[in-house]
Amino acid sequence: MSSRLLSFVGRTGRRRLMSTAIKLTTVEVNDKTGIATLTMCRPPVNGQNLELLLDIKSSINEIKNNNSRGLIITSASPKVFSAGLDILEMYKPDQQRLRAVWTELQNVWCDLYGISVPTAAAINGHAPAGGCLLATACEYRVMVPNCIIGLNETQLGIIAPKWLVSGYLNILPKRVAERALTQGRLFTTDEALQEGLIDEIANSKEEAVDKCVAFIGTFAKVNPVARALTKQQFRADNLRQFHKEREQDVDDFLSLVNRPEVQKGIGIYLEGLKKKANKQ
Ligand SMILES: CCCCCCCCCC/C=C\CC(=O)SCCNC(=O)CCNC(=O)[C@H](O)C(C)(C)COP(=O)(O)OP(=O)(O)OC[C@H]1O[C@@H](n2cnc3c(N)ncnc32)[C@H](O)[C@@H]1OP(=O)(O)O
Repeated sequence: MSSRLLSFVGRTGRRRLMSTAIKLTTVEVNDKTGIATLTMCRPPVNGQNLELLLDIKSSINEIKNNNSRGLIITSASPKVFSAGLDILEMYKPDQQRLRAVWTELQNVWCDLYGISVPTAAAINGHAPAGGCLLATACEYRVMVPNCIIGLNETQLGIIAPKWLVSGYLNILPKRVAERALTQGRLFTTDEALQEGLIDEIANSKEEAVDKCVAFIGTFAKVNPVARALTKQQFRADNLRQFHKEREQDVDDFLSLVNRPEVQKGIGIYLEGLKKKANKQ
């Protein structure tokens, strides 16, 4: 939950500031299907800052505890599923907050990757880097046309840690994953379908959600405990390895981000994003 200062003019004519709690995710459970939809709502691009990550984590936990039959993750933004980590969190960072951001990204990944109910991503827009991470943590992906998805870290001069790559490796053949990662390739929707990074294309967000519901429906007659244990068997090695390395991974992330040349690179990258946005 993030708090925002609202400004309003009170009865005395003085401007007052009021702090309100704003949730950056919503969870809606469909009464008929029992499936929960987790929607990220941090305009304009669902940049994963600390507050969004905390809200995603708490929404996943809410879904874990409310007996939902499945989880669909999607975005309230019309063009972007998630642009990945909020780069502003990494630029001239406050060290404690930066540590918390990376820890919460880890938490979100392992909670989503490890949840026992069926999961699907309705990718209703672009999904680079941390956006792709969320989608690949799920069991099924449906994406709208003319968007991009992938782990582009090497294009930014950085490497994605093993746990971040493991979702990719669950889905793509090793050869394709290695080439895509070393190139920092962003796949178009059509390319992603061709390579198997996504499972289906849908013409709208609504259709994408419907297709995710249909996927989750395929488990209706499967014993949920047997299903969950089978999923766990497939994912346990990656999670075990992640838990062994997670503290070291935070230290590595911090020391990488704090390097002067990386800070310089992030500054240039941010400038480029802003220039591109201003041209549009
Ligand atoms: C960068 C170096 C990091 C070094 C750290 C080491 C980390 C190691 C492990 C890495 C793990 C995870 C990495 C990440 O997730 S890093 C984030 C990578 N994300 C991207 O590169 C995506 C960048 N964004 C885009 O390509 C496009 O925005 C888009 C998603 C394709 C959408 O395009 P659009 O045309 O619809 O929107 P656009 O006009 O570009 O953007 C609108 C405004 O949003 C701002 N913005 C976009 N992305 C981010 C972001 N990730 N963080 C913060 N802000 C972002 C953009 O600047 C515009 O802002 P404004 O309107 O000008 O104020």
